[in-house]
Amino acid sequence: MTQTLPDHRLIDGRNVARRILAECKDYTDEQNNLGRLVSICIGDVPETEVYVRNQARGAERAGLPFEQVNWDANITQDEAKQIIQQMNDDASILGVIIQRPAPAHINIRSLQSAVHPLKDVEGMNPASIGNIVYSDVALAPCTAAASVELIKETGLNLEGLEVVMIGHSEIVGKPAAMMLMAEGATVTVCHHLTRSVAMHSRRADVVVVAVGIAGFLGPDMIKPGAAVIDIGINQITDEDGNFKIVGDVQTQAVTEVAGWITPVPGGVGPVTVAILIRNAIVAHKRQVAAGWIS
Ligand SMILES: NC(=O)C1=CN([C@@H]2O[C@H](COP(=O)(O)OP(=O)(O)OC[C@H]3O[C@@H](n4cnc5c(N)ncnc54)[C@H](OP(=O)(O)O)[C@@H]3O)[C@@H](O)[C@H]2O)C=CC1
Ligand SMILES: Nc1nc(=O)c2c([nH]1)NC[C@@H]1CN(c3ccc(C(=O)N[C@@H](CCC(=O)O)C(=O)O)cc3)C=[N+]21
Repeated sequence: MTQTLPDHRLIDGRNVARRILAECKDYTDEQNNLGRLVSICIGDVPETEVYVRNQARGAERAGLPFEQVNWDANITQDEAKQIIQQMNDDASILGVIIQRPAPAHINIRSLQSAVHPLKDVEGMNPASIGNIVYSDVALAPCTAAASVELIKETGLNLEGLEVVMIGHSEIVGKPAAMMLMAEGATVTVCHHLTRSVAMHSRRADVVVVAVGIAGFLGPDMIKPGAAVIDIGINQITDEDGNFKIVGDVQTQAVTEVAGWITPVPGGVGPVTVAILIRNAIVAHKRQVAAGWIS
């Protein structure tokens, strides 16, 4: 009988998530009367479904009360802002996350700014995101923090590491680049105007990809032995007509060249969820320290 050995090049995000959620559970076990994490979706956005479903599961595993809130796509900016302000004042609510994307008439940046920094579990309020510049990364955007966590999982020393970040969105690429700098890495950021992404990515020790294009990163774009962190979550239809989630990396081909790689699913996604829950715990500690709750 042949035995299938695990592929040690694959970084198991589910395992990392389990560890983080277990730490959160140790904390929640010691608390009584924890407020709930409120997760808001505006309109019907298929991209956020998996995320919110996994948030509910993660919260349950960590012993954190959770509430999913769906706002009608026609909600006005004023109404949305008012509800957020009420949530800021509601002691039974520990933290708030607003899913992206939102309908075109909603100014999502303004809404994220309305979430009080002490309840901003996603770290997307400009005050929270600004702290990253000061290397204060305790409440950072979840996916960016997940990428750093997964690079650490390889055992590579981040100090002096050459990291190429492909994608510079405000929610992923930019905060990830800042956080990697805070860890001592040398960071190059590529985007759609970069003349040759491959020229940069080929000399990196670690390539982090968040562009939202299935199969974007191929095996000829990395240095042999490099670590590849695949942030992309793209829904495609496979040969049998079934929906399937794939990343931005040609996982099978790149695994033959890489030293480490995060799979999709089972890589960055579960860790993003776990960090959101950990951020809620950080928010709780800060609210206690600020005298908001006891
Ligand atoms: N795993 C997780 O937890 C999460 C996953 N995601 C996934 O990550 C991916 C990216 O998300 P997000 O950052 O929000 O997406 P955005 O669309 O906001 O950003 C994509 C980035 O990729 C850049 N880009 C686009 N085309 C190219 C190209 N040909 N070469 C180089 N750079 C390019 C864009 O540059 P420019 O701005 O210059 O056009 C932009 O900076 C998506 O698949 C999303 O679903 C997102 C959040 C969380
Ligand atoms: N404000 C905001 N912040 C976000 O971080 C954000 C967002 N809006 N909008 C949508 C995207 C997408 N996203 C995902 C996170 C985890 C999984 C996830 O858990 N994925 C599992 C899927 C497993 C399964 O299929 O159940 C995995 O990759 O293994 C998916 C998608 C966060 N996003």
